[in-house]
Amino acid sequence: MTAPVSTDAVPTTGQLRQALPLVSVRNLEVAYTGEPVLAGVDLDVRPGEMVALLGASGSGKSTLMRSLTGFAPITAGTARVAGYDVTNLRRGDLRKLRSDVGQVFQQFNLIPRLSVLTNVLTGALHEAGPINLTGGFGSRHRRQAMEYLDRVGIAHKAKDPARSLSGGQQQRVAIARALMQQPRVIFADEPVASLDPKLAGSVLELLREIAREDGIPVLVSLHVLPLALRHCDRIVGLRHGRVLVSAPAAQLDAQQLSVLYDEEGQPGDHH
Ligand SMILES: Nc1ncnc2c1ncn2[C@@H]1O[C@H](COP(=O)(O)OP(=O)(O)OP(=O)(O)O)[C@@H](O)[C@H]1O
Repeated sequence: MTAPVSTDAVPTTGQLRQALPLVSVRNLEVAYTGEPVLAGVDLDVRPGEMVALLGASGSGKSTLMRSLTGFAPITAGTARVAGYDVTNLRRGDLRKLRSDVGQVFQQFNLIPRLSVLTNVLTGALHEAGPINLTGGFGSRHRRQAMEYLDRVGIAHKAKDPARSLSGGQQQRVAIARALMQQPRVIFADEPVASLDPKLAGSVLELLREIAREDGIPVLVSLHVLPLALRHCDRIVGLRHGRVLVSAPAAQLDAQQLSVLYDEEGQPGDHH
């Protein structure tokens, strides 16, 4: 993790384009059984950027993210994530790949009865090995966890049980836990679907700040078009398992993205 940098150092579009992608997917096909649910998918996510995955329910957003961490079967194409060839992992590399990918989920996936601090510390479990959650972390890890809690704005809640926090606060804890992994990439699957619009915007801004300031690229699946347009650098739109749109958010509007939802009848999800 690098120290926060001033806004002067925010990468320009040109620099972003040149940076080597940390997620690079070509002609990806994924099939659980029989018919592929993803086909011909290309995707790049570069350091410093936040990329939105959009698409109607069932278009394959979760499957794409899951396949990139070895949780859904890739049947053709190539995928490199954080330096690993996901389609050809060497023995032991699956665990390493997963520890290099920070994951954020819709339901936060915290341990409700444990303190906020302990939940963040679980992000370092891959380093520490099997340990006692209540007493097994050293002062270095605790200090680091407090720094991340401060970063996400809830250090004052460190001792409270996770279940006592609001949804927005719990998602911040989950982001601090992901940072604790020292991830090279963050995948966030519908991270704001359980939050009201104002909190959703602030959580997305936090993820974008992490992408820009820490250089950890974020791939985020979203249902709400204006949130994707407002908070993400690029948009990749899936329809029936294929990429239909791939462009900088600044070049798109909600009208152009409506093709992703045609015939699928989800008007409520556009707003
Ligand atoms: N474990 C599984 N086994 C078989 N089929 C699956 C499995 N998981 C998902 N699918 C199918 O894959 C397709 C894509 O589903 P996926 O959950 O990736 O879509 P999504 O875009 O993330 O949807 P949502 O927005 O509702 O979360 C769907 O047809 C779904 O039924």
